[in-house]
Amino acid sequence: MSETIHVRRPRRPITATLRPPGSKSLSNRALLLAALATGRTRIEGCLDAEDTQLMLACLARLGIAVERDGPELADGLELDGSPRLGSAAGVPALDVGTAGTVARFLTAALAGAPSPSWDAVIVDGTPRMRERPMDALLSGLEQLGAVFEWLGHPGALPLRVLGGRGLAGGEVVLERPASSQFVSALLIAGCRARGPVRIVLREGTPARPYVDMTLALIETFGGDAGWSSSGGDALEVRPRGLRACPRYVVEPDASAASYLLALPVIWGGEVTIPALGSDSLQGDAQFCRVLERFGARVELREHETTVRGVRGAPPLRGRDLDLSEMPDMTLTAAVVALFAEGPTRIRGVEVLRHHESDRLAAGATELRKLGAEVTEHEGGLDIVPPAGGPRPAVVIDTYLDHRMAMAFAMVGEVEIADPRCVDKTFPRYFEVLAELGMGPEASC
Ligand SMILES: O=C(O)C1=C[C@@H](OP(=O)(O)O)[C@@H](O)[C@H](O)C1
Ligand SMILES: C=C(OP(=O)(O)O)C(=O)O
Repeated sequence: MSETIHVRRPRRPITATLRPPGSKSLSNRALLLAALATGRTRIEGCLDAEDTQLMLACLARLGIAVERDGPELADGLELDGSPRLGSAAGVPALDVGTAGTVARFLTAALAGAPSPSWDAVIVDGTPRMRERPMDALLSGLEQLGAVFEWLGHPGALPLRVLGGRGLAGGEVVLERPASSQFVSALLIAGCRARGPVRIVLREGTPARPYVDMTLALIETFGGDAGWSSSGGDALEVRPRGLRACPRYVVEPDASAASYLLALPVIWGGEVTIPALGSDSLQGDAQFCRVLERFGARVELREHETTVRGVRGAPPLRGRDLDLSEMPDMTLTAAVVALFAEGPTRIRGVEVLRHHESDRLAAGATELRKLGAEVTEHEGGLDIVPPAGGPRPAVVIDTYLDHRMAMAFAMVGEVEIADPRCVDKTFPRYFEVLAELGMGPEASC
C-alpha cells in the first residue's frame, strides 16, 4: 500500500496571492531551443520539477552544461547552445521519464541535429512513456530524413536515433495526431532542416494553443515558422540558424494555477495569481473563463488573474464544456463539477487517454468513489454531482498522475495516495494547500 496524505476542508475562505512554479511547457521549450541556438541564453523562473530536471539531465548527457545562479533553478540559469546539440561522443543513453515534452521534443531535435558528435543516442522512458504514442511523430521524422532503430516495438520507445546529416526537409501529412506535442516536435526539429518543412494537419490538432506557444518560442529564439498563409490547416518552417535569447523569463504555470484558482470557487474566497494574465502564451490561462461559466467572478487582466467565489451563494451551475483547447484542465473542471448544481459534460479531450494515466478512465473511477454518477465517453465525461456533496474520507488513487493528485485534493476531507506524484510539475503543491488551511495540521 503506498503512502497517502490527508487533505482537509478549509475552515475559512481561501484568500491569498499565490505564485505557482514556472510553466513546464515554456521551461522545456526554452531549455531545448536554447540548447539548439548559437550563443548563451539566460532563463529565469524555470520550473524546478521532475519534467525539467529530466530535460536538463538529458542535455547534460549530450554535453550541454548549465550554470545555475543558485540551488533553485527558478533563480536563473545560463546555457551555451550548439546547433549540433551537444558535444558527447559515442552512444549516450537518455532517460525521458514520463515527460511527454522531453520524449517528443528532444527525440525530434536529436533526429534533426546536423552532423552531431555522437554516433547515435538511445532514448527510453518509464513503462508508461513506452506506451504513450510516438508513432506518427517518428514516421513523420523518417519522411523528413531521420533514421531510427527500434529497441522495443516499432514506432515507440525505447529507440536509437542515428546521427547523420539531420533532416532534409519536405512535407509531412498528419491525420489527427494523438498529441499536439507531435506538431510542436516537428516544428522544433524543422528549424534545423536543410530545406523548408511543411506540416499538413488533415484533421486539425488537439490542444492548438500549445502549437501556437511553440511558434512563439521559435520566434523568440530567432527561428521562422508559422501557420501557412495558403489556407488549410498547415504549418511551414523556413529553417535558419536559431539565436540565443539573452534573457528569457518563464511565466508561472497556468495548469498548476488552475487548482489554486478553483479553490475559492469551491470553498469561497479570492485568489490572485500575479504574472499570469490575458497576455499569457499558455492556453490554460483561459481556464478562469471556465470557472466563470460555473459561476465564479473573474478578472483576467494583463499580467494578473483574480478569481472570487462565495461558497454556496449563488450556487455553482453544471455546464457543457468543450475543453479541446485545454485538455489538462479536464480534471480540475471535473472536480469543480462535483460541487455544482446539475450535470456537467466535458467534451473534446480524447488526448487524455494517452496522458500520464488514462485520465478519463481514472477520473471516472475516482469521481464515482466520491458519489458522482459518471458516464465515460471516448473523448469526455458526463458528471452528475452527488446530492449533498462529495462523500468524505475517500482514498483517491492517483495512477502515477500528478493531475489526478492535484485535482482530487481540492475536494478536501480526502486521502490522496502516492502524493509525491506531484513532483512531476508542482513539488510544493501539498505545502501550498497546508498554508491555505487544507493540511493535516489545520485540525484543531
Ligand atoms: O506541448 C506541451 O507543452 C503540452 C501539450 C499537451 O499535450 P497533448 O497535446 O498530448 O495533450 C499538454 O497536455 C501537455 O501537458 C503539455
Ligand atoms: C499531459 C501532461 O504532461 P506531458 O508533458 O508528459 O504530456 C500533463 O502535464 O498534464
